[in-house]
Amino acid sequence: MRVLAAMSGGVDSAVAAARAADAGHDVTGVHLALARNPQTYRSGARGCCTLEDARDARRAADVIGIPFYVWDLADRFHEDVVDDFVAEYAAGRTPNPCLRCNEKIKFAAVLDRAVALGFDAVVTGHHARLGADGLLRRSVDLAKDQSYVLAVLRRDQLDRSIFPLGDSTKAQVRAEAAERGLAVAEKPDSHDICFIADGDTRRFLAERLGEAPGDIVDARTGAVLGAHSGAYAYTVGQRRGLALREPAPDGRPRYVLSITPVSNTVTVGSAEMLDVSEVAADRPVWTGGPEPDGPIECEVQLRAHGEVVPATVEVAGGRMLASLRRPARGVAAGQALVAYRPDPAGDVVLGSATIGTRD
Ligand SMILES: Nc1ncnc2c1ncn2[C@@H]1O[C@H](COP(=O)(O)OP(=O)(O)OP(=O)(O)O)[C@@H](O)[C@H]1O
Repeated sequence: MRVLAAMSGGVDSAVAAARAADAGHDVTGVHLALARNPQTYRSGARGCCTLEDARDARRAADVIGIPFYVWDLADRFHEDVVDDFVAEYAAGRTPNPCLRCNEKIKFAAVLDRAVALGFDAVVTGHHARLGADGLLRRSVDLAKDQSYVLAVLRRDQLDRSIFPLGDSTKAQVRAEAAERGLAVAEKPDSHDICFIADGDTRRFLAERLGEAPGDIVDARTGAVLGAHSGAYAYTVGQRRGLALREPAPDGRPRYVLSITPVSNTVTVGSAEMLDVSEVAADRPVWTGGPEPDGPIECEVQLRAHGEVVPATVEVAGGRMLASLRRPARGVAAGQALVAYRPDPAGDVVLGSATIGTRD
């Protein structure tokens, strides 16, 4: 097959491209320039999208012996991922930009362009398994598993994707990179959000959304317990940094329960009030077989690296509904609800949907 390997400049995508070439594919490497000004993105070796990353990707392509290009998708990335990230926070939700980037950039804009150029598939260094059965499964390296952020992909997107790393641990990938003479073998993993240079999400949002003072209100009594300077700075489940003026009426710690943009309030309550047993999610995508026509038993994950909870899941009326067998805490609108079928050969992604409603 003619395949396009998305090369971030990191170790995973370098090994993924090399394995695709070993498997006999005709591989072309592409680095995506996602920053309008690459100098402002993470510097050093911590994330993607710096000029250094583009250079690392090019060097890896040279070692593997494949052609290499840089595609400038900065404007698309800003519109579809960065602007959406800011808008989602402004609307009181907690988005996952990696998931959005997979849905709109890597397996949409990039894949579309690749197909238009005559490529059959896109290869990435994501840690997930996608075998001949077409099912997306967790990586063998559960600590690195990225099936959660890939669960938004539709069948047609998965059918044109190749994830060569799913059967390897990160340690094996690094060792292989060293054996192959790839200079990125010891490059540190990327962390946090690639477009927030210093990792300070609050500051990033404050610069774009400005100050918007409002009340912090107790859910049970309605008492105003404090003030905030922008509701976007809070996340469901958050306890620290609330700086309440008044102690809660019962003297117990308070957690963020919800953010209401219309009234610009942050509502807080006790820990038990964070417990959720029913989760409704929009825009369902089902790829783990035919969409079920009734409730099914499976497991759900409600945030990246979050715990897995047994649940009954149903897709009805354009939504996915999950009844959890035990309550989950800190379920935030904007995150993905991902349904998995437990399987000894790697838990299978059944489907996903976005928690909470879009106004
Ligand atoms: N700027 C980019 N250009 C091309 N491909 C990219 C870029 N950023 C990410 N990717 C692709 O998406 C995959 C997952 O991205 P993620 O940011 O999670 O990388 P990672 O796990 O740190 O992997 P890597 O070690 O390859 O950077 C990468 O392995 C790569 O295939």
